[in-house]
Amino acid sequence: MTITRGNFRLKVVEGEFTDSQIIVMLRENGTGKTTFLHMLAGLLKPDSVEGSDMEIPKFNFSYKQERIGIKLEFECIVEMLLCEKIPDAIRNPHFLSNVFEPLLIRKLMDKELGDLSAGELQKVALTLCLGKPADIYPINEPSTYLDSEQCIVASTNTSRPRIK
Ligand SMILES: Nc1ncnc2c1ncn2[C@@H]1O[C@H](COP(=O)(O)OP(=O)(O)OP(=O)(O)O)[C@@H](O)[C@H]1O
Repeated sequence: MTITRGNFRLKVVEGEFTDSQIIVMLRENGTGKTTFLHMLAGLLKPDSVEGSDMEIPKFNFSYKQERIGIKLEFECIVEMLLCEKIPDAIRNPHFLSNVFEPLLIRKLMDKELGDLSAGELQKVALTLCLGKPADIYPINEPSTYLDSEQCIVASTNTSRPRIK
C-alpha cells in the first residue's frame, strides 16, 4: 500500500512482528517514519486502491507523538495528570520500578506542566504513553531532549514488559 502527503509518497510492504518485539526505525529526516507510525495508529489513511483488499490490522495503540506538549493541558500539575490519565499504572509496582522511578518522575509530581523543561516534559509524555494498556506502543522520537543518562534509561527500561 502507499500513502501520499503532498509530493511525498511512501510505499509500505507487508511484514511481520511478534509479541514483545522491539522495532527501531532509523532513517534520515523526512523519509516517512512519522507518516508510517501515523498510518499504523490510524491517524492517517493509506491511499485507496480499487480492488485492493490489503488492510491495516486493528490493534490498540498507545502513541507518543513526535511533538510533545501539544495536547497537554499546561495549567495542570503532573501528579493530577498522571492520576487522571494512567491511574492503574501509577499504582502498579511493575510500572513504578520499570518506568516511573527510572525516569525520575517522582520529583516532577508537584510541578506544573508549563514549568517543565523540554526533557522533563518528554519523560512525562513517555510515562503517559507507556502507562496505557495497549498492544503496540509506537514511540516517536523517544530520546529527543533527554540527557545522555536518561536516553539510556528510556531505551532500556521502557522496553521491558509492561502492565496489560
Ligand atoms: N501534511 C503534509 N503535507 C505535505 N507533506 C507532508 C505533510 N506531512 C509530512 N509531509 C512530508 O512527508 C515527508 C515525510 O515526513 P515524516 O514526518 O513522515 O518524516 P520523518 O521520517 O518522520 O522525518 P523526521 O526524521 O525529520 O522526523 C516529508 O518530506 C514531509 O515534508
